[in-house]
Amino acid sequence: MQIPTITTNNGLKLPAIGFGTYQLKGALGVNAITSALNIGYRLLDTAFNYENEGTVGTAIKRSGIPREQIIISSKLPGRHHHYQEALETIQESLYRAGLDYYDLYLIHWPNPKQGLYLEAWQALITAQKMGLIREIGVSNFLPEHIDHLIEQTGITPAVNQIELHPYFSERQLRKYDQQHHIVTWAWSPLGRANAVLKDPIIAGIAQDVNRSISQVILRWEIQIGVLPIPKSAHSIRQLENYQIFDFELSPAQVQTISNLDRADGRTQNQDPAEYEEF
Ligand SMILES: NC(=O)C1=CN([C@@H]2O[C@H](COP(=O)(O)OP(=O)(O)OC[C@H]3O[C@@H](n4cnc5c(N)ncnc54)[C@H](OP(=O)(O)O)[C@@H]3O)[C@@H](O)[C@H]2O)C=CC1
Ligand SMILES: O=C(O)C(=O)[C@@H](O)[C@H](O)C(=O)CO
Repeated sequence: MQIPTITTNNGLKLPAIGFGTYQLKGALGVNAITSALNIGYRLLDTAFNYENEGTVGTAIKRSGIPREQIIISSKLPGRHHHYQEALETIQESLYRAGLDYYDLYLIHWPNPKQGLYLEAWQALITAQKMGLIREIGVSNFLPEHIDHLIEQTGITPAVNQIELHPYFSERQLRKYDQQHHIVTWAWSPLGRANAVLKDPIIAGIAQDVNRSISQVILRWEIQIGVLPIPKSAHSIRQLENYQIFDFELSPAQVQTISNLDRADGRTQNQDPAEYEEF
């Protein structure tokens, strides 16, 4: 199946859907990620804090797919935002995965109270110049955080990976990202399998288009212009989540799902203005 691509502000082509790897570790994790690659996923999302960069690197090697055909993204944890520590952490991330470079490296959380994300960004800029990472981005950043990075360095993140699903659709932040040519990625795009997977309104649409609820949710994300990175340990669900490019939702169906947005819709109450992760 031909998957559409999205091009970043620096010219990197990303497949329109990626594969999340949080909690996929060890031999079972290698099998799950290899399965996703065999199905066709060519964008893998990991993080230093997931403690599975080695699992990701092993799955890539086992798959036999040429490295340059896969986009691999990892993330810098909050406890290593200091410049020198950040550079060492990126190198450690590469050693763990057995890779020479990451296609993307993101600051995982801004941690505004800690107040070191600009220093972390300067380290990412250096790592990019060193050829350790092709593009640099952020995760869980609010407009004020991104404005600060741009004002201080003149460099705009390629992507902003944020929580996004029908109960939390982040209209304002998406608009900001779009205005700044930043690609929005949706984390927990299936709400981490919470009540959204049983939502009666989405179930009705799924019945109308003869697809599963998960497929309708992921398709809605594609149509509102974001790049979802669903995780599944199971091949059958990986395939289901990937098969969303041969049908379309009507504008009215898209709007109906967008209307499910709620103020308390976050999966885990992690507001980046307050929440800090190390
Ligand atoms: N930047 C950040 O701060 C964050 C980034 N992430 C990234 O986003 C990725 C995806 O988010 P995640 O939190 O994992 O949650 P998802 O929204 O991707 O949901 C994953 C859950 O949904 C289940 N599932 C997957 N597909 C289906 C399906 N078709 N039908 C029914 N159930 C299904 C999975 O179960 P099973 O595995 O058993 O199939 C799992 O329990 C992460 O893996 C990680 O890479 C996530 C959180 C925060
Ligand atoms: O998974 C991630 O990328 C995170 O940042 C975590 O906060 C994750 O959302 C989590 O559930 C930690 O308990």
